[in-house]
Amino acid sequence: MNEHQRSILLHSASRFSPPPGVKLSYGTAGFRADASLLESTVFRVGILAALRSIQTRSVTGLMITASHNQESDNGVKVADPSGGMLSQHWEPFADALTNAADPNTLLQLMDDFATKEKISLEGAYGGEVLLARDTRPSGVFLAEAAKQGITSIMGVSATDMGVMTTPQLHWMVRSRNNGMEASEHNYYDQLSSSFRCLMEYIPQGNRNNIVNDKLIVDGSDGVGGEKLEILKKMLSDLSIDVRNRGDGVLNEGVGADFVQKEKVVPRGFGPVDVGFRCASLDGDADRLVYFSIQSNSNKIVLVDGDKILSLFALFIKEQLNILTEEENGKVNKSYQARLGVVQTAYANGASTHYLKQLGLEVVFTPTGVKYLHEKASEYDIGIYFEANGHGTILFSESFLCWLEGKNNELSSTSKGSEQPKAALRLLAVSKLINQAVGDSLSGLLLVEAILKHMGWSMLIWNELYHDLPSKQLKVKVVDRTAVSTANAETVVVRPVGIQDAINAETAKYPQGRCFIRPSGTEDVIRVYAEASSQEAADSLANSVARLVDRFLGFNATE
Ligand SMILES: CC(=O)N[C@H]1[C@@H](OP(=O)(O)O)O[C@H](CO)[C@@H](O)[C@@H]1O
Ligand SMILES: [Mg+2]
Repeated sequence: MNEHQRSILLHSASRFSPPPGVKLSYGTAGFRADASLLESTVFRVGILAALRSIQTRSVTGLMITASHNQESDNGVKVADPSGGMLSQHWEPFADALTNAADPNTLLQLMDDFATKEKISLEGAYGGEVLLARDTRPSGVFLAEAAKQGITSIMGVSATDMGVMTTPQLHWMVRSRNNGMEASEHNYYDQLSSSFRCLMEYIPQGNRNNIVNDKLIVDGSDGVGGEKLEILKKMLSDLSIDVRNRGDGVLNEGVGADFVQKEKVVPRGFGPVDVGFRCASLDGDADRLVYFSIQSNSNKIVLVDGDKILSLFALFIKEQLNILTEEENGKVNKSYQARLGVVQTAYANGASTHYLKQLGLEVVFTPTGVKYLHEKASEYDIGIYFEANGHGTILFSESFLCWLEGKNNELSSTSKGSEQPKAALRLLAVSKLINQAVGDSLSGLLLVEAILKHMGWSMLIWNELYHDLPSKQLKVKVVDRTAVSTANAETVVVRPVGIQDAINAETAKYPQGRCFIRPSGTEDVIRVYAEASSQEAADSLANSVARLVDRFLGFNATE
């Protein structure tokens, strides 16, 4: 890098020193920590996002959020030009950059990386980074640090989008790089118009048969609630009551993570809401779960990411079947769309069984949306969801191109029949559902549209299959990196012996399934168990947690 660039960087980096003794790692969700520890990290991630913009000659994104974590935490992650997560081969550089002890080490790292990755630091290319944050108060000073980092790279500008949901920022990055308009208004416009299109093609018989049709949404006291308020004004076919819009403490007793893990009624909901369809977003609105409240109790019936996935898969398959149905007595063989479903080991076994029964191809990846997203993108239509409610549907360019053509052809030859409607519905889904990342707002609109299309209440939806009882536990160990896994995290390969012990324990339980893995976001080993009754699932999880403690705990004996 030239002297001018060097002096700019040395000057700005000297104002953001990393806190001593803190080592951070770019995990599945970027960097996360107590907000007070993050200023220098966010500054440096600003530099990284700028370098990525220069290298790819595209717009990149920087999001400041700690999602469902407590309000005092914060975090930072980068959106790649595709709108997806930062390319995995940049993660080690992110780690090295944030942990560099002083400005000179930082510059050396940048020099080495820029040479290796052929990134020009001469300011010739005008890069741009879109910057956004969630509603955490600490986001304000962290966004300043990010701007300083971005603009300390010559030729790169920071465009502050203000408070956004994580998926909105990813959507904007993707849209900008596709040469489309990418304002917040454009986002709402795309979602609401594609939703209206789906409503227009609802089968006649199902139009008015849902009673009590109000949806109540828990906004987790984060950014999602206020954004949904704006969106809902653009929709006439939906009655939505948004609660927890930001008056209470973010994520405290509210939100998708709380509802999914605790399975109890979130704050702001009560007995008067029994019988209504309810949904919960997480703090940065990239997760969505549905639930209903059981009468006379604070328990909920959870409709999780697996069931949202199943609803989407069923609908997409139905539309594809219509499109490829017999035409004039012969099967339409013009295009065999590859439809794939991607899950993780946390998917309830009953959901996997259901999806396979539908004849769908189901594949597994390790935990973390970057893995699911990557796998889903290999299909013409790839649907992925984590059980916790993060997921989306990806459409390949070639399939969309075929669909456009088919739509044009059908609109002249088969007017009024179901086939052109199926093509239009699929095109609308591809515009409604966020192609960059899982998005609770677009996911919610698609769930609502499909329920209306099917003429289903939430009760009917929930009956698609019955979840197997499951239990999740976390165990603190001396060193969680001592555990390594294979086969999409379903088998432990290290430490030797523990998998045999888990197998022996699991075999004692009818329909038993159990796995352990090191968390990518917390310093724990997670245990997941499933069995034919809740008692059995609890007992299996507890036994395996004891095994983890015996092999890896603070008093490990083996
Ligand atoms: C069991 C579970 O819910 N794990 C979550 C959690 O990852 P862990 O690696 O399990 O800590 O946070 C990730 C990021 O939000 C999310 O992708 C993942 O599903
Ligand atoms: Mg989130």
